[in-house]
Amino acid sequence: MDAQDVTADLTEVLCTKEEIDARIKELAAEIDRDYADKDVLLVGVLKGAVMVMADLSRALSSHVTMDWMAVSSYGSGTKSSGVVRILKDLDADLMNRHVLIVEDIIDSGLTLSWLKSNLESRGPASVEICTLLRKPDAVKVDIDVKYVGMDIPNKFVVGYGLDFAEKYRNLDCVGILAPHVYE
Ligand SMILES: O=P(O)(O)OC[C@H]1O[C@H](OP(=O)(O)OP(=O)(O)O)[C@H](O)[C@@H]1O
Ligand code: HPA
Ligand SMILES: [Mg+2]
Repeated sequence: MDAQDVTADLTEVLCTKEEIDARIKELAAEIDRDYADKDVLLVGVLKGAVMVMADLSRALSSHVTMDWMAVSSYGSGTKSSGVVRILKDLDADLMNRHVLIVEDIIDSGLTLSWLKSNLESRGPASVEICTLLRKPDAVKVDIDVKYVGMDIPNKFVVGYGLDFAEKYRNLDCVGILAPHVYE
């Protein structure tokens, strides 16, 4: 089966490949402008942020370094457990660095709220967040996010890095997962 045929499991495509590409280019232009005189360390949050990191980093014109952290709060379900676990820590020392966390989605906000304070405790010069997607109606914590690609409805979505039980990450669009797939 062709990988992209799994769009049959979506009730709606929220962001097409073209829309994602265009928005990522706009975010990259903003980031280039804001960090024009600074060295930025992009911190990608595995595994969901892999696609955003790959496309955003290549859309930037400034030199950046990249590091990765793996945290998990969802396991194999569609609801955050609220408990964030570090599965893989950063290799980089954050002391005096300008850190930009790159994420695929802010849903409850629990992952990023926890991660931002965790990274802030390591002595960086600054910590900001860039997320492709945000669900304003699902956010449970107050969290300051500098770069947001798109606000989306409070529905479980997949594609472009986002999974359900590790599937659908390789879709080139973001869509709402049909409830029959997980109910
Ligand atoms: O705002 P929240 O409710 O905390 O949800 C957002 C987080 O959940 C997902 O990761 P997950 O823990 O499923 O791991 P994954 O990136 O490997 O899919 C997603 O990639 C974000 O990191
Ligand atoms: O809507 C979502 N889809 C996939 N993974 C997620 N992690 C948090 N929210 C979501
Ligand atoms: Mg996930």
